[in-house]
Amino acid sequence: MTQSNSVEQLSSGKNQLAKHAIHVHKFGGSSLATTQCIERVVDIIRQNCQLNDLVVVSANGNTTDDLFTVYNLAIEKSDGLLLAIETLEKSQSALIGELLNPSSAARLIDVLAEDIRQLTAWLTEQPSQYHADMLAFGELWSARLLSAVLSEKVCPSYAIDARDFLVINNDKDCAVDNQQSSQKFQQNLQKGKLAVITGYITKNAQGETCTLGRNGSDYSATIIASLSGALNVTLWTDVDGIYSADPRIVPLARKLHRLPNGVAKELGRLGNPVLHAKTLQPLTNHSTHLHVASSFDPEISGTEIGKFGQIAKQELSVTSLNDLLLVKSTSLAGSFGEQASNEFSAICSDIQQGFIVIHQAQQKLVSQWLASHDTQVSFTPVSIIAIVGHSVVNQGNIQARFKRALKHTHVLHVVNSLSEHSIIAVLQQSCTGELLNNIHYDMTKDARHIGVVVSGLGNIGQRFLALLPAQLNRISVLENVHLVGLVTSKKALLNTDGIDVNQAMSLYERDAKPCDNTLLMSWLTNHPYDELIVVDITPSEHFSDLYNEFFKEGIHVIGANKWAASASTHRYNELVLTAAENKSVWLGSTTVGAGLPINFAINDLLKSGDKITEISGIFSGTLSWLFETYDGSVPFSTLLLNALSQGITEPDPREDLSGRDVQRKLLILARMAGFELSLDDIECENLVPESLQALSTTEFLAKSADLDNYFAEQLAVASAKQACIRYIAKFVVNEKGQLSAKVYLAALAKNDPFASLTPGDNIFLIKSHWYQDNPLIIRGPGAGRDVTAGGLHADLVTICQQLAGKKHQVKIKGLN
Ligand SMILES: Nc1ncnc2c1ncn2[C@@H]1O[C@H](COP(=O)(O)OP(=O)(O)O)[C@@H](O)[C@H]1O
Ligand SMILES: N[C@@H](CC(=O)OP(=O)(O)O)C(=O)O
Repeated sequence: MTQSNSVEQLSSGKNQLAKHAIHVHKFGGSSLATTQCIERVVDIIRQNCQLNDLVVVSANGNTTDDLFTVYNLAIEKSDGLLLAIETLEKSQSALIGELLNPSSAARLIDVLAEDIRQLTAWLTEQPSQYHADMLAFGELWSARLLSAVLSEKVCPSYAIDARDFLVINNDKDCAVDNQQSSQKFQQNLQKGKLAVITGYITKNAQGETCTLGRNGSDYSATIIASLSGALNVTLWTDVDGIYSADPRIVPLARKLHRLPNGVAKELGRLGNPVLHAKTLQPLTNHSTHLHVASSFDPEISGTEIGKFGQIAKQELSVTSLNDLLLVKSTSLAGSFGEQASNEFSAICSDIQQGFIVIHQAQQKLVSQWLASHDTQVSFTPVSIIAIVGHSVVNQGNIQARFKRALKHTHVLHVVNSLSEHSIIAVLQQSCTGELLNNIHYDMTKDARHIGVVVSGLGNIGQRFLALLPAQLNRISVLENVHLVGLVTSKKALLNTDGIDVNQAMSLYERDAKPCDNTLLMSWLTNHPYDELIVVDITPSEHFSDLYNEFFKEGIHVIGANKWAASASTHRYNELVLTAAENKSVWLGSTTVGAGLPINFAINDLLKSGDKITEISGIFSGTLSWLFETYDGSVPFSTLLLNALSQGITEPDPREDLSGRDVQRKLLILARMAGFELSLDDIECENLVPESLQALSTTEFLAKSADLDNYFAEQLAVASAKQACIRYIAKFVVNEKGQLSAKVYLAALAKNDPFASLTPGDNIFLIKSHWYQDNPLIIRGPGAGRDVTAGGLHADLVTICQQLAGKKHQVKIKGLN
């Protein structure tokens, strides 16, 4: 892309966010570690930024660690100092050389050389005086390089040294002097250019360089968001979100799609590296959205931090910190302990027992502070492991589970945090990876949030919803199932925070908004659940067209809808393949026989190695009712109109009489039994004479007496042979494995199993190698709201059981 094109793109609004408010994008060191990483970042900016957005950067890769190393070598007056500085310079100039054209590269390398001279001078003369100044080079180099690359490849850009505007009024608390900073910030902005701002560094009121602490660039990003009134902050890192534990140590960590503000704050406070302890502070009075995403996989939706409802509040995390100190003294009991805890932002404290837990690096300061009050202070090296989640302190079951999980660990104290969002166990030994894994497993093994979207709110849909509250209460595998969507062909009620199952229909009536498939798909593709299930209770072919999209997104489908399962062979195979590739589960046991366990029977036979050779039966409740009832005493059409008035037939009874529905059901069963065929392979006897086929429904109903002679004749011929007439479906496989299938009106002996059903019932007869002479028969009601809704619930339980064993794939650069 040429520069002018890119600028045009950025300013003309072709990129995704061009029309939106200011967005702050913070790229962490891991996202800027190598040439390739930086190129990826440039792409993200090209795709997502507008010119008035703000980019905040950390030092490239481990540059800050390297600067710390260099500093320590200087303090130790080590011989390795100059070599270490040279290595640092080389890695920076390599990035410059690889990313920029020769003239810009030469310019930046000159500036770098000047910085290195300055750095060397500081480190060889008085390193401790310039500690923060020298650490600042990491961010400075990074911002300079990225803005130069952007200027060359995307749009005009410039680097801002945050020390030129960001003033903190207290070195220890890093509280921002908003008035000064905001004014200076505006003065530093240049119109028509994309600003790349250094994270991590600031200055104090005396004009001295200060840092915001390790991982402090996140805090810089939210300060800058607050100064600029940005509505969005994205923290781009190397992991696609915040996980329930450090995914490098806990492979089963779960992604937290939505993290309530208070919980995020607590996680940052307790050492989560993705969130600096103060990151959320500047956003308290703003409606800014904070989002964590992976620069290695920008398409994957990450973690959103904000205000959420009940579902997000149920998530638990486990976090740990080593290298802490338990400070104990009698004077730390009572209000003095409280004061100490505030002064040193203690990890936790107990003012009854008189202790606080602090970082080891704080020992000297704490000793000095306590010296005037105490003679008897003890410092014990400790670590912590904590359960973090919304208001966990108030949840007795979580407290109890945590204590049970810790029963083999030597715990000194268990403390509730003041925020109430964490329970902290203080340990004498270090917290090992094994302990973290074990506790995480015990605390989160049942956590899997499953969203359910119900599409189709007709008779059966409403019955399904009516049964839902009781099902959720009594079936343990449905514990974390949440109703999150109610969809009809015109409107939808979609709520990521969940829809109260006890008032589902009235909430739908009140709050549903117009919705088309595009809108629905965009909501469904960004859902925040571990799993999402769409329950399709529509008769709509149009809705079934979305199945492939659902499967591509890993969404599961329970379909009562017959369209997809009886689609063309090509389409059906495509759906099965897409579902398999994306680990989507597709169940449709109610497409045939409603709640009858015909699908279970077929699956069980196949699973156990049997081969099905024939399936036949009466698959239509309507046709079952009509022919079980029709004895010639009243004309067939009278019976048909009677059935129509009772709702036994479709509004246009020709849909039943055409045999198409039965043909589709036979196709579905044959596919379930492992055969590849299409609808056209099934011969279908249409019971509607051609002369009535093209009429409107009203015309057809008016002329329905034209059907009477045909059925009277068929019945008379059958009766003469002591037989009866039934509309049956049948496929048979011959010895060569060839399948023949048809649906038709048959004359059956009166003792045939199909001849004496309760009107409306279905019957399925299966022959297999094991059920050769005495076939397996399943019969019972094959339609109706209760049995169909029940069958859909059976599918829901089956899916949730299957999903219970599914493992998550942590997306982290370097791990996978
Ligand atoms: N609970 C957690 N969720 C996500 N990532 C975590 C968690 N705990 C630790 N990490 C690790 O934190 C790293 C990101 O932190 P950091 O190195 O500071 O990123 P950046 O350089 O982008 O600022 C990830 O690589 C991840 O492995
Ligand atoms: N470079 C600093 C500041 C920072 O925030 O880095 P990162 O975004 O890579 O965590 C550090 O390493 O602490």
